[in-house]
Amino acid sequence: MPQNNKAPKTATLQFSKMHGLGNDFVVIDNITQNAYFSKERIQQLSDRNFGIGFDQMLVVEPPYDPEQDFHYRIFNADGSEVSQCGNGARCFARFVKNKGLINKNKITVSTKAGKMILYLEREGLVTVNMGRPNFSPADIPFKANKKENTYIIRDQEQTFFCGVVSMGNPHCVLEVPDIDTADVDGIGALLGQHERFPEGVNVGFMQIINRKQIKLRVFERGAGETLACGSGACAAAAIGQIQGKLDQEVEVELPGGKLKIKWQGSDAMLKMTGPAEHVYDGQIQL
Ligand SMILES: N[C@H](CCC[C@H](N)C(=O)O)C(=O)O
Repeated sequence: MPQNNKAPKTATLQFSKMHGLGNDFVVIDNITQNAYFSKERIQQLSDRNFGIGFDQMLVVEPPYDPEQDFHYRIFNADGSEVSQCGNGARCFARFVKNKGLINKNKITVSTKAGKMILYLEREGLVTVNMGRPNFSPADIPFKANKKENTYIIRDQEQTFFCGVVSMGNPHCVLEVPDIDTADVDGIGALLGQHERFPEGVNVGFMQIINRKQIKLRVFERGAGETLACGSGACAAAAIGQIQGKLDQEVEVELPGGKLKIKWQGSDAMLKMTGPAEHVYDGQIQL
């Protein structure tokens, strides 16, 4: 994590604990503070017994590009830095407004995945323009001879039928008859490190209720099963749509709550709307 050398080095670090439908975050203002975390330190802090406990750490920085209001970085509980976090984007937007780092309701931000536009709305909701779903295997990355709506992925003795897409991070989604009995930990761990996903993958388990409603559980890369996965909800809605099973507006019910996804297909931008909650402020001894 590059040093933000403008702000003075801090001995204690202020943070906010936040969540999007139970997918929880430590959010750090690295504009007025100046913190550096090693991979090992992030792992310690994410531990729910020996640390603060979180699924991801979000680090807010000054914009890398003058066109944007901010840049923010995303670190999974295992310390890996990643490019996208849908629930995190909503909490980021709430955080910068709550902290007075911005006074607009339309916020532009860049991450490793690229640029996003976030909209703070009524009743505490946030809408995120998540960009275009990218089905190109090379961009995911995913080893495949050609682009398919459904891939066959084989393990030693099991065969899986999956959709694969990038929302700025890689997602593999399989349809299951009953979300409550799906082997999320077993299959999630197996597919999550399958050799066809050279950078790993977030694994979604989708139960289709009807063309406008699904239930979803996600075994996240670098965090395990979370109560919600925003980019995973976007991935499931997009895959369900190209497979001809879902409409353009889908309500995604995750264990932690519901998100609304809208995507008009092909080259259109995909939009996700949901809540972002602040829980408490704390400080870390550096
Ligand atoms: N585990 C994900 C990052 C967090 C995604 C999730 N928390 C979300 O809300 O999109 C990955 O390694 O790509």
